[in-house]
Amino acid sequence: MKVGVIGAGAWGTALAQVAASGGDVVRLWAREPEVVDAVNRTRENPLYLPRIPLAPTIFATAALADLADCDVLLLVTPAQHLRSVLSDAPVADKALVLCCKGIEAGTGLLMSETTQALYPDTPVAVLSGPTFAHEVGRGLPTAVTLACEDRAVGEAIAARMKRPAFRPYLSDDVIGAEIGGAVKNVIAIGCGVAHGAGLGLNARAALISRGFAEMTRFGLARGARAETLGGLSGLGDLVLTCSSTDSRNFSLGTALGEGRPATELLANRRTVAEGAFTAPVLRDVARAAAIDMPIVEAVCRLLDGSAPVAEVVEALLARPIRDEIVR
Ligand SMILES: NC(=O)c1ccc[n+]([C@@H]2O[C@H](COP(=O)([O-])OP(=O)(O)OC[C@H]3O[C@@H](n4cnc5c(N)ncnc54)[C@H](O)[C@@H]3O)[C@@H](O)[C@H]2O)c1
Ligand SMILES: O=P(O)(O)OC[C@H](O)CO
Repeated sequence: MKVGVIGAGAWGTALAQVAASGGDVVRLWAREPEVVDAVNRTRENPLYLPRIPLAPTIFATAALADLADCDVLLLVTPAQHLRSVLSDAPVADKALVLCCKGIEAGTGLLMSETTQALYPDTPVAVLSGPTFAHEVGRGLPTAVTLACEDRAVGEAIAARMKRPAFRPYLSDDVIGAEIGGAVKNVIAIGCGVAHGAGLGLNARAALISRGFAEMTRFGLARGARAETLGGLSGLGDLVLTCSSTDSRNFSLGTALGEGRPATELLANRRTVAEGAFTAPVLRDVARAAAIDMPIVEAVCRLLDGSAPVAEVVEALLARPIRDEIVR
């Protein structure tokens, strides 16, 4: 029994380490030959997860076909590349665990929907939650949501992934788990902006709370359950990502808030800040469904450079007074 991990960025590498720490042999697909070489030769991924010693049972490869003998595949590419990588992956007879957080540009599909469009008969689970890769890689205590519509498949994957310091909680709300992970990245950019612009901690707390209201509104409209959005993959991840410069999304927002242009910040990035890609597609899907998401709209204006920080903040504060709870 082998676990296949597709994507050897920070999170794929950390999850490979989790799987290997339980005794599984792991095949780790990396896009970059230098990552394959470094993992196999030095037992480290210096490009994406430096200074974390990797288990000897993690074998990196540049060939997706080498994952054909795995019984579980963890998909850990950036969301916008999931479709192309998955199209080439040896998926037959395997359970798929989606670990990326985002909404597909062009289609507006969640990752499970993209996957089911490609492989309608394959069981799909979502693993999501407050999980900085460098902490998981170091074995620090972490809890996640493991969502799967098929209870037996979900239980089998959770049993396979659980470790003394890595604790999955089961759910059957796949869409809810995905929406939390996608929306929180956009709100984290907004919180970073508040940090970078020196707007204070009151503003950050307001953005987290009102951002959660937007996540809930969007999620409920798409059929997610409120308790999922209030769980690890929603509120839990929102709080983590909105509170730390360890977050790439929060850091991107911080630089925006300091006045640096998005084009400069996003050009030639090696690591992914998913919120920058999710924001415009989330805005468009929300608009089409008449779901009010003013913070998401504001983040989009900062990312596309159509308004400076001061104008966006003023517009948010000048919105008409309304009830706090509006479904
Ligand atoms: N890093 C974390 O702490 C963390 C935690 C939970 C979830 N995630 C999610 O996991 C996903 C992967 O993020 P990460 O942090 O591992 O990435 P990363 O930022 O560490 O690395 C970027 C990754 O993108 C890959 N990539 C770049 N261009 C590509 C292409 N054309 N096709 C396929 N892959 C390409 C690179 O090979 C690399 O694996 C994201 O959706 C992210 O939100 C990350
Ligand atoms: O660094 P970020 O902002 O991509 O966040 C990483 C994880 O999603 C936190 O759970």
